[in-house]
Amino acid sequence: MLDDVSLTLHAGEAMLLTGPNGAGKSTLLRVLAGLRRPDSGTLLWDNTPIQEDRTTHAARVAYLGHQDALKPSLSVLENLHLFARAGGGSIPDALTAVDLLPLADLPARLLSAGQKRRAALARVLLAKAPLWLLDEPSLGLDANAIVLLGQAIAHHRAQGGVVIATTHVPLPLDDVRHLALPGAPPPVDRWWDEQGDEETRLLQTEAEEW
Ligand SMILES: Nc1ncnc2c1ncn2[C@@H]1O[C@H](COP(=O)(O)OP(=O)(O)OP(=O)(O)O)[C@@H](O)[C@H]1O
Repeated sequence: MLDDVSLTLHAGEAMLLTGPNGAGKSTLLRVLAGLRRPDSGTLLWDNTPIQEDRTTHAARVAYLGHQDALKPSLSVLENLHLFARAGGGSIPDALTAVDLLPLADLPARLLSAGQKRRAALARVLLAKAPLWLLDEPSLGLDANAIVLLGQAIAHHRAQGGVVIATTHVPLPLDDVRHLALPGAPPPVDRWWDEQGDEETRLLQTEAEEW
């Protein structure tokens, strides 16, 4: 299902994974996150296989899956507290970055789909992890939130962070590399240049077994 994939990214770089449904984008992302063991091949971080220290790798990754994985009975704020890490970012800053601060005290079950996605992105931001692995991060986001997403990614990259994201739609990213998995259409062109470029960020982690 997913063979002969090879990629290298350096600090500050971003890559979009494109391809048709079932091409293996999410699978690749989960392998990169250390959530799934590859059948063959090696994933290196600074020339060291991640399998040698999966705990360390987990700490350097902020993974956004398809599921927003919020606890429905907890408020947005409480959900973020659950994911706060030592050395992580500020919760108010993360919520502000996705324009969710006014809803901080609302139970997550009452959020709209796009608001849930924003909350999940706030968790990504909060992690302050160098490697962001984002599976269709724009899913459910409105135009303003997609601009915020682009700003967050740009800010992260400016600080030396790396971003790998799957997508079926154009994302507002400058100087981004593309990896089209087999059967994929050509990479989409950027169409977002004229949008604003205020500052922001994002992030989340999803705990799973190999
Ligand atoms: N645990 C598994 N066992 C067997 N097949 C699997 C497993 N997980 C995923 N697959 C299959 O692997 C293929 C790739 O799935 P994946 O979710 O990575 O695709 P994708 O490119 O992200 O698709 P989409 O664009 O729909 O999100 C699919 O055909 C899927 O059914």
